[in-house]
Amino acid sequence: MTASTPASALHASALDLIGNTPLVRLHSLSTDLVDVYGKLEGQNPGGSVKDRAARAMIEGVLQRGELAPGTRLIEATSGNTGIALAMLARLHGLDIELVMPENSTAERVQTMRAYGATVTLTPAAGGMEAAIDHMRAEVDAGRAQMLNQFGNPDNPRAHFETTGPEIWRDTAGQVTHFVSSMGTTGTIMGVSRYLKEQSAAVQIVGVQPTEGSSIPGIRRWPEAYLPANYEPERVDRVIDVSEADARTMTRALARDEAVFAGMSSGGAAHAAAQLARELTAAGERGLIVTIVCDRGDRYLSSDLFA
Ligand SMILES: Cc1ncc(COP(=O)(O)O)c(C=O)c1O
Repeated sequence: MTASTPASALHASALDLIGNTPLVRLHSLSTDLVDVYGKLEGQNPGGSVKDRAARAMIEGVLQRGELAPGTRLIEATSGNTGIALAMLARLHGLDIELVMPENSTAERVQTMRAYGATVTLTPAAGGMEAAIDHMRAEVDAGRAQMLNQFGNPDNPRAHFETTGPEIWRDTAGQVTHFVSSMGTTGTIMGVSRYLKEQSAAVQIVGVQPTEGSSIPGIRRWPEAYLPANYEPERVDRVIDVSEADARTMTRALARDEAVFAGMSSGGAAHAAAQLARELTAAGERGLIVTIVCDRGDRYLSSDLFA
């Protein structure tokens, strides 16, 4: 290898590193007829798919002039969104407060603080509700403004403008199925809208935990709590995945594919493998793209890889 530096290797800021994540073939999930590719969102600078939504939401309020002077951003989140918002807010010179229960994992709290965010910890006994109550009180007092990733149209827009086009481009329009686990549903809504505009035949598959299962980052939403961004007609099929199956696949991805990811990615990959087997049994060809949302090191303090 030579040491010369192509011009495209120089980036103006970490903002430019968001997106254009690689697609990697998952051999153990693919068959003679069906290729399964993982889109490695953990390669984003903040370590997850949430960099895309956070960038779009922050740039959205700035471009529309919606951030009142003297207010800071606030969000109640213990997950990837908080980390992405912490990174993006400071890159844009904004103050942000992230609110979460005091029993949130140390690596998450410390990552957000490392990026320069103010982290407020609410009593563990109050759960996420106490964090949301604190956020609402700050917003009601006019001290802070929330981004509301569940209803903010900038979240799915980020995926309509970047994730979807990248998948279409990188598969040269050959993608037949898109599989994504569903949290805020921003990823699946935006990608579905883009891919269906290119070809109505592309099938969009959502993944949710089975009843009673817990998979960090995604939810089995009761009807009354469905995210405002969710439009059911954009999803052709929903596959339920148990916590045990998601766990087993997450470990297999690391061992067999060198794809070190979180449990929601394992859940989506489990569903993608099921789909690949079904298509193969029916004698159909396919190219499945499944989202690998984040990296496994975000879960080292849990028992996921113990
Ligand atoms: C680990 C993880 N997996 C999956 C998702 C789902 O992505 P989306 O919110 O776009 O549905 C999230 C989002 O919060 C996440 O943090």
